[in-house]
Amino acid sequence: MRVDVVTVFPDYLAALDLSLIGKARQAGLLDLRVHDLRDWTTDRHRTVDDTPFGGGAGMVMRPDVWGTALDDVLGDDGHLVVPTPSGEVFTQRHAEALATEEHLVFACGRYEGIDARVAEHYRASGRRVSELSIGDYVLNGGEVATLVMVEAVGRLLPGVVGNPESLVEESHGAAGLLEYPVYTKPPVWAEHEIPEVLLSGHHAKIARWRRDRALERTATRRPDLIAALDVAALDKHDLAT
Ligand SMILES: CN1CCCC[C@@H]1Cn1ccc2ccc(-c3n[nH]c(N)c3C#N)cc21
Repeated sequence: MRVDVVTVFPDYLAALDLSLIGKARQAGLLDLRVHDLRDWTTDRHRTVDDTPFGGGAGMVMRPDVWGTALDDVLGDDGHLVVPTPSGEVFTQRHAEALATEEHLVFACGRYEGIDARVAEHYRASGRRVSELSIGDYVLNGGEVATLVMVEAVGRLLPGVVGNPESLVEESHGAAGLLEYPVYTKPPVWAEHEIPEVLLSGHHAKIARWRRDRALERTATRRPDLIAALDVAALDKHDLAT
């Protein structure tokens, strides 16, 4: 997969040189390219913003600069992803869908956002365009959201995560449940013991205990997920363990 990120803060994406995503880049599993939007400006001040039509506070990012940049970067196959607080909330389902794409281009806005005609333009020209939000809170720009989405998508690519099996069991995974509690040595810490079943070696009982804790957690912390629960996947997953 090729991923392009266009931003006025290229250094913000340095974290993608680290850990699993960094290793995936070195292994050639992920071709990640970060671009400075200002490289597509033509004035001496490298201006990327202007005042909003209709008035109001702040500045809006210019469509001409973004259009020149995206025409270059999108190529023939790019799927344009625009992080925005007004987008669909990004979920594991979006990560799974984006992970099937060959080429993603993330447009990181700043100020009050990117001129709305930019997303409209590429949608109208037949491109896949996803306007996505990582949650119901306001950030200062799209870079943090891009870091989140690139990690969530990148880790699903074949060969990136050591044990692909582990992707199945995760929170928001196939069954749509939150993760069960996990424990490691020592068996007693600060007078806290480990649930006895985990020391039993009885795999079926351990699987059942884990599923019950995951259901309990989901019902308590994310009742909204219970309504969307894919019982078939849950049973299939449960029976597989
Ligand atoms: C604050 N400032 C005026 C109000 C509107 C937003 C603006 C800042 N801003 C500019 C570009 C941009 C892109 C994404 C996000 C963003 N915020 N929260 C999310 N979940 C986001 C995503 N994904 C914020 C952005």
